Amino acid sequence: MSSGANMHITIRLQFAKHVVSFSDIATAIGQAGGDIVGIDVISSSKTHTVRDITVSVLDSKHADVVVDTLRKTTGVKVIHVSDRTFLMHIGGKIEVKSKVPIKTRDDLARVYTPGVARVCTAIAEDPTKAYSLTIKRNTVAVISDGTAVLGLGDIGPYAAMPVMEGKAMLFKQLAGVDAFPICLDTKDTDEIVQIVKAIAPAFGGINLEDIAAPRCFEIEERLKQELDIPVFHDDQHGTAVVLLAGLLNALKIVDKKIEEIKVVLTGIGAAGIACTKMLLAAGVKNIIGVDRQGAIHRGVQYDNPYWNEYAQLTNPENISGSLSDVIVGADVFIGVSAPGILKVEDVKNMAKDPIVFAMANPVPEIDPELAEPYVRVMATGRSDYPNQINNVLCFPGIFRGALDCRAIEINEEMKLAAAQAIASVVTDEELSETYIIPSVFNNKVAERVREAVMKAAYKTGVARKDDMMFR
Ligand SMILES: NC(=O)c1ccc[n+]([C@@H]2O[C@H](COP(=O)([O-])OP(=O)(O)OC[C@H]3O[C@@H](n4cnc5c(N)ncnc54)[C@H](O)[C@@H]3O)[C@@H](O)[C@H]2O)c1
Ligand SMILES: O=C(O)C[C@H](O)C(=O)O
Ligand SMILES: [Mg+2]
Repeated sequence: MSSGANMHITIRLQFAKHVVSFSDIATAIGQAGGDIVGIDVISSSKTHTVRDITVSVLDSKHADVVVDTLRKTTGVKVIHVSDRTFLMHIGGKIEVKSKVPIKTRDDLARVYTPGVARVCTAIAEDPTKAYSLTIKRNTVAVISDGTAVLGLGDIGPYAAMPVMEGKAMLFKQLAGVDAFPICLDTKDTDEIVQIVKAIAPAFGGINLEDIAAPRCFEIEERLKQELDIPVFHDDQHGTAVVLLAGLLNALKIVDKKIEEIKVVLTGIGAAGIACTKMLLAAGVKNIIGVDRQGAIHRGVQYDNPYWNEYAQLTNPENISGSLSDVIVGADVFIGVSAPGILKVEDVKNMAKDPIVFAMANPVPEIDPELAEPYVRVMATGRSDYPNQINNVLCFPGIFRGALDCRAIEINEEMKLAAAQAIASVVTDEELSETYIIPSVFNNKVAERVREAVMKAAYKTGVARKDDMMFR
């Protein structure tokens, strides 16, 4: 059994009053080892009652035992079961709130017609006023087509929504940015570009999320060219920024130089290609990309044009073979691919003091507990292990900075500045194998990223807002 009761499930059940009493039900739950922590009556008639019973259980297996016991109890019908995670999602996780109350007719006449019309006219005369008189300056659209949702793949726009709502919550909590989740029911590049362009007036930035490669590259490029607000594909650049931050710190621990390391990276998709480019820009010389059919190398014509380009930029010794072949002697493994593809044997074959960043979500490339005995520094994308390398350390602060200086784009310098800012939050005294990257809850992160990003934006001439501090 796992340690401690830490999971609550809510079981909605209907029971026939003349057949079974609530105390029989409570006894059955108790005998199955569950603790009742809450009861809500949903409806009651002369013959039947429907109740939501919240039960504390040890884990999901134990939850099944409790529910099975109830299913077998005569007179009881289990309508549905939800756990705490599901309960947190009921009705969605975010809502829209007004900043000013509408209490009187006078208020109404100002927030709405006729007063609002004067404001509309002012914006019509000078569209830049949208920044001061609408939500634009603090609002980002989180846009997905549902095709690469975490590592779950193409699960569609409805199923993508919980992730996008979660991103919106993080934008707000970590950086005060109002973000709006939008999942599009199309996979057509032209259509996505057209839709995002058409909705852009309301937003100060566009965060593309969980759009599969290679389509995501063209969508982002075209939108960047056509819009005057930052367009940022989080899975590419947010991931690359945080990865670089983590690697800079991990290399300090193993005392290796970035120019001298051998890196093997799996998953040559959105995240993988961006991470590779960022590492090359930061000075990595020897990086080998591996996808389903093995190491990407020259001498093969890939259907994916981005892989042909990738082969030119990477793999200096032009090695071919499987992940197990090319990982031999590598200093660093980076996974942005799929669960469980890195074997313990592969880790054992890496160079001394291996660094393993298994970043696939929700299940990493290797179980950290299996890898731990053989690695020096281990990181995953998950919240429940030390060293969480997740783009959440980047996107709130980078957009905060970009919005605050009204940047027209988020460029390479701004990304590099963000990576250095994240890495700098962990001081040399604090740095250790289990603390290479600050916690998501470290409130210094977003602020430091914001400042660094704004500085870089002013330096590279992409900030539109005049700010004495940065002149
Ligand atoms: N920790 C983070 O911050 C973070 C950020 C972005 C993405 N990710 C994770 O990285 C993964 C990829 O995301 P993406 O947006 O780049 O998706 P993507 O669909 O653009 O790319 C995934 C790539 O992985 C490859 N792949 C799949 N199975 C493989 C296997 N068995 N061996 C080698 N390659 C394989 C695919 O062929 C594809 O090229 C997901 O699991 C995602 O959750 C993590
Ligand atoms: O959503 C996350 O936790 C990180 C990343 O954007 C992913 O797609 O896995
Ligand atoms: Mg993502």
